[in-house]
Amino acid sequence: MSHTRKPSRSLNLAPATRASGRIRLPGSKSISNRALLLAAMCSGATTLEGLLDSDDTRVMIAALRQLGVQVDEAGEGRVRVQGQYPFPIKEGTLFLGNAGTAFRPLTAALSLMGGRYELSGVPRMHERPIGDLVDALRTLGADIVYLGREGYPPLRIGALRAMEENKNGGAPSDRVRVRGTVSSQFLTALLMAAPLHVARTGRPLVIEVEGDLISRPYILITLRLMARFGVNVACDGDSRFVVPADAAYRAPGRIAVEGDASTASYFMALGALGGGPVVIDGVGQDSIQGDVAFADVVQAMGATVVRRAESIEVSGPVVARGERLRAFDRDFNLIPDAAMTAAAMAMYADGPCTLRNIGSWRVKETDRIHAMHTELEKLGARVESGPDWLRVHPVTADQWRAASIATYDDHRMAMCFSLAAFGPKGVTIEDPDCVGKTFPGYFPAFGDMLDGNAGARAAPPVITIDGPTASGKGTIAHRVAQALGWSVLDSGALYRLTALAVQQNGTNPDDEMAVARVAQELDVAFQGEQVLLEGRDVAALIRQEQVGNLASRVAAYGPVRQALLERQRAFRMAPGLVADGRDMGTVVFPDAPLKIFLVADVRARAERRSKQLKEKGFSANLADLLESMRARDERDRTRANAPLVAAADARTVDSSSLTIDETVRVVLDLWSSLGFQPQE
Ligand SMILES: O=C(O)C1=C[C@@H](OP(=O)(O)O)[C@@H](O)[C@H](O)C1
Ligand SMILES: C=C(OP(=O)(O)O)C(=O)O
Repeated sequence: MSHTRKPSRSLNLAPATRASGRIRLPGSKSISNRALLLAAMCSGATTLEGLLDSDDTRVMIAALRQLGVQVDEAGEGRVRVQGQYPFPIKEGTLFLGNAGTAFRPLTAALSLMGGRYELSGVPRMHERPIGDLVDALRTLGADIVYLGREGYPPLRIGALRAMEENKNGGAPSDRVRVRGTVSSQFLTALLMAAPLHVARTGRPLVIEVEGDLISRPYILITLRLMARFGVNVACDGDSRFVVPADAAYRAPGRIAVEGDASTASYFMALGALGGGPVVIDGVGQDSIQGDVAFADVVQAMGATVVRRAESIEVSGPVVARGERLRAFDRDFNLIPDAAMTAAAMAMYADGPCTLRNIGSWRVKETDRIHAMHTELEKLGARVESGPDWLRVHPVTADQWRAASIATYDDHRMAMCFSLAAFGPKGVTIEDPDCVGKTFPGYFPAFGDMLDGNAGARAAPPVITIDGPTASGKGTIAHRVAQALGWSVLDSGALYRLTALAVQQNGTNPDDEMAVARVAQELDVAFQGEQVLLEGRDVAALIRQEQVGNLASRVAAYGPVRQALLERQRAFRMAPGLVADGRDMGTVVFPDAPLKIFLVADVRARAERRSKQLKEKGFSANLADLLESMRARDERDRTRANAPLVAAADARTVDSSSLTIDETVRVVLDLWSSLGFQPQE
């Protein structure tokens, strides 16, 4: 393992619309590292199943091996630890990366076991406080020296002082106080190492917590696991713990590690933002991890959550279509890790979201309040923050900015900001490999969930242009397609062709099923400017006003729309398609990365149509056109089946006072702002 990880590449995530699927979570980091250390400190062998394989567990395993503990990996998360207390190797220099769950508990265990060690980590680990734990351990006779800044790693651990040398008058301390306000890991570390102390004293050890204990559910994980290894701690609320005089770890034989509940939060968010259902296997209502409570957060935000013993299923709105989550104002002290996921989800809420009591964020992998604040702003969010709180204002469709997100070597920053893919611009994640701290396979797993989007990325891109009659859709679509070298679908032509065929073969236009059959059997081909119906060019004929009016009538028939749906989708071909019509963005290509809703006022449109008809040699009366256009607008807007509406994620472009060139430019600029690479 290298001690300094060089920031890798960056990862571009295209805009995503829907997420669904199933994930088996990697093992819990908190449980894995506790179980490894407890298994190492007991007598006998323990088989751990479902152990997390990530940077944080790698540093723990490497350290234990360095200390002479036998750790055998059988693959697929199965690890056998041959417990050995005290550890056979009494000297060493251990590198513990940025793993709080390795650094703090190993500091306690090694300083109460006897031996001389140096413990260090990545530069950020040397900025994460450990003074409260060191103070507590010193009262128990530990010899710990700061090698750098007072109160922070790196540390030198010296030989444990003999009991009679103890500061408090010779007697070994039976009582220790530890501050709980900076990190619960200090208390966890003391609790796990306590049996080493009572083995020396032969008397119970009382641990008292000073100040309000933060991140309390992690203490529960510690106590539950200690109990599995045969040590039952009596507690008095969360301020006083008594480790019995006979406390000694015994190998439980086998421990199944649950999936990681903090990792589950990203997938809960996916279900809540991308429709779902997302089924998360590995944690459920039987979990011992506090972060499962994130299910309550997504539920309060409007998601539907199904809780099972060992799985959670989340469905929710589709935010890419403009649907919103409910805003929150919450205390996140109990779930500081999953809380970051809520901060990212806040971008899609219906009001400002406030996260309170998250002061511990300042001393984690990075200053997470600062990092979240800075990076959310890059995406266009308005953010406020204070010493222990953060407020995120939702990002409206027009505020979103394409951004490259710095991740500060913080796995959770990278995972949280992947959720920005549900915005209209996509997002770039810098140094995505930092997710290796807890979930090296995060991004492939994330990508697998994006059904619609994965499909959209694999399929050629589509720009949809919907809007009322004569808004210039056809012309703009052709010009945009030409500029991009793409093909074009004039979906209106299919309805006009249906109408023309109905007219020509005498089908009753009021008989929906008969008209649908005509649509289904339509023998059409588009060749350049030519539109061939049964081999005859009818391009001019289908532009006639009566054909248009009949087209509008038959287009309101559900069975007709259904008959033409797959025919329209078949036009999606590489390198791309510009599709114009009325329901291209809402029904036919809902996953299109760019949806335009092209409007113009009715007079401008009537004038354009009159000019168009005259150029083609047809007579045209402006007043009549205006009237029929108004009637048609009304019909289109109010019809029961596929009424003319803009997709929630469409961009409205008003062309009333724009030239054709200007309108084309607007569309092309919107396309290039999405940052898509040209397809092969
Ligand atoms: O004990 C644990 O496993 C953890 C405790 C929490 O830290 P704090 O107690 O420092 O908040 C949490 O953020 C961390 O990821 C894991
Ligand atoms: C705070 C975290 O890690 P650590 O275990 O290093 O404290 C975390 O995973 O979010």
